Amino acid sequence: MERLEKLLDKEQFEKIRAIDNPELHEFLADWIEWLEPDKVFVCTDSPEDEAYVRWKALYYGEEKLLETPNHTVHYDSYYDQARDKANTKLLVPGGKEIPFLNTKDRDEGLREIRELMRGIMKGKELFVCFFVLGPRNSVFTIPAVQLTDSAYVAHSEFILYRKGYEEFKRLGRGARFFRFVHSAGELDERKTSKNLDKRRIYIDLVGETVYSVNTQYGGNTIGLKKLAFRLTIQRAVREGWLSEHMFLMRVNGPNGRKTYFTGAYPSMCGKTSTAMISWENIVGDDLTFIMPFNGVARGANVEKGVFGIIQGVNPEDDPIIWQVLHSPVEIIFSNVLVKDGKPYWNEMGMEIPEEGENHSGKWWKGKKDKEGNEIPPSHKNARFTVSLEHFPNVDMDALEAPCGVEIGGMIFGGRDKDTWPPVREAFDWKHGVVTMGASLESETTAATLGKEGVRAFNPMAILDFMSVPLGEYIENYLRFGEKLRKAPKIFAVNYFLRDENGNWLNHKLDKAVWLKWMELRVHGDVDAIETPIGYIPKYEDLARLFREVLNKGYSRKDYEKQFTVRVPELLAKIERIERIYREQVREVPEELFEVLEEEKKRLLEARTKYGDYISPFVLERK
Ligand SMILES: Nc1nc2c(ncn2[C@@H]2O[C@H](COP(=O)(O)OP(=O)(O)OP(=O)(O)O)[C@@H](O)[C@H]2O)c(=O)[nH]1
Ligand SMILES: O=C([O-])CC(=O)C(=O)O
Ligand SMILES: [Mn+2]
Repeated sequence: MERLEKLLDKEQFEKIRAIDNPELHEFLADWIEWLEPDKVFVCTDSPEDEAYVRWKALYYGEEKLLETPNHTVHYDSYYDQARDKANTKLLVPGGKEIPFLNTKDRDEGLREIRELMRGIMKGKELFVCFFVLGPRNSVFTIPAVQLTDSAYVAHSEFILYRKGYEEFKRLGRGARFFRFVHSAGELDERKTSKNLDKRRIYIDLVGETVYSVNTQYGGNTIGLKKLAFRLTIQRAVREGWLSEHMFLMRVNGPNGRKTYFTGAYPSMCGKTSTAMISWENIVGDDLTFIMPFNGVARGANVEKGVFGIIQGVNPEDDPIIWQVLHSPVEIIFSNVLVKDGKPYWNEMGMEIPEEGENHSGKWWKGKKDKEGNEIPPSHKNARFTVSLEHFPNVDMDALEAPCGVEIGGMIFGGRDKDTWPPVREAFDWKHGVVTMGASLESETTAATLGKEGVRAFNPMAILDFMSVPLGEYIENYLRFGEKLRKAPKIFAVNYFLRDENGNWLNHKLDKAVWLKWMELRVHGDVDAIETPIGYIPKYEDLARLFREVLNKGYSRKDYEKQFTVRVPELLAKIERIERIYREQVREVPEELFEVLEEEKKRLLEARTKYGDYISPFVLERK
């Protein structure tokens, strides 16, 4: 406290003194001394402190006002537009190599990051913020403290997370809290991070602390989002619950029935656009905690806001997001095109100006970057940041429920052009965990730096964030199901099937029909067709739902094309997955191989009887 008293002015010091936690005090004193900010501001839960951060984001030029009240725009450096996987490392003692995880020796990593951060906040203001993951005052709650010299990062966190200063006061010495230390580093004239060659995101799993430096992009910097996620996965596996890259939503069944679903799809693969379907209700769009209570799986949103992809948001497909983005509620637009104070983005379904300002600076149509690529109006990974409370379709009770909501179904999906059908149901928990979750593959997207469109192994859509050996993670999943009296049904979806010419086989809104079908299946209200890879919908049920939900026809031909069981592709996939688990992952539960083997056998038998490509109508008659 003596050190802190010297480092802080009286008002800020009093705010810290009100929290009785010596561990926190020491952490703050150490880092404030080390970072050497000119000024420190401590945020309590008061609206004034939040407003101060908002104002500072404008004052320091990290955000600019747009025409609509409460709207601002923020830019990240042209080369800092997505998550940097290569420079995101897990610090583990001895630098133990773990397959599929990017690890580094803990001592070495801590030394490197401390060196990079020494005195890095000279001339800058440091914001000390307190938040919680999960609903406040609940079994899910995890407190966290964020240190950052970016008012944009702090501002984003006020929109995305529940405030935690009072929670820290309440918990006092009992708080088991996460720590995040971030610096955007030196900024250029556009107020974007300059030293990208020294961009580092280091996750200290032992100290439950994450360091992030020389970057501003949200996925690299917002402590409570993907940085905390690595820490919560570790806690969940140790304690026997699930921390997942999943949306959480309510699907409305017949006669007012409410059924909650989670969905795990990799980044940029449809979580937000699914959870936002206007006649259903959103609880969360990215991160979900799931705990077993009395034999029932219950889920809660880790966050309270959306850091969503803006490309493709248009009034027809996403009427609610569109409406919110055009209302005067607090929103940060990032990496979009701005002209005369108005934001524009790719594929917004209307004409876009031919010049303005965007993530590349002054922009005009046809402008090329240093590599000779034409720069689109907005970046593919441009995003909007907004609180869920502003969405007319939010399920507020579920969002704040201290014990979460009962989960009826869990969905897995990814970008797969030729293998999985649009929707199917697992035979049971184990079958779903292994053949749908643990077998997930998806094409890479612009949410991470690097090449797009490459099919990649991505179990549970979580591989980028994995922080424990994969075998342990899957083992925890399998055991989780055994703790439940009534396990959620597991489903797999594929929104991204293409025909021979590369055209999509489904419209963006077809997913609304798959959801209604899954809701009925959770309650046993419709029959299904048994196939070697699980249950698929009957044509008549889908045709009725297409009419009811979308007021659209659905032809037998389309159904047959979409739901044909593609045996060669499915077998090739099992081969790939089995090889990965046998040759690359260590200590895989034996059940995984058994379940894959059984699936392979069913496919081979079916092929003998019906051939390579099996029509759902054939399977229905059998
Ligand atoms: N073809 C096709 N594209 C879709 C569909 N649903 C979503 N997309 C596209 O997927 C992209 C983004 O999906 P989101 O829902 O924002 O992604 P997310 O899973 O929430 O991703 P993160 O926020 O990165 O974790 C957008 O470019 C959408 O246009 C679909 O049904 N069909
Ligand atoms: O974390 C981010 O940068 C945004 C996101 O949801 C993801 O990439 O999955
Ligand atoms: Mn995500």
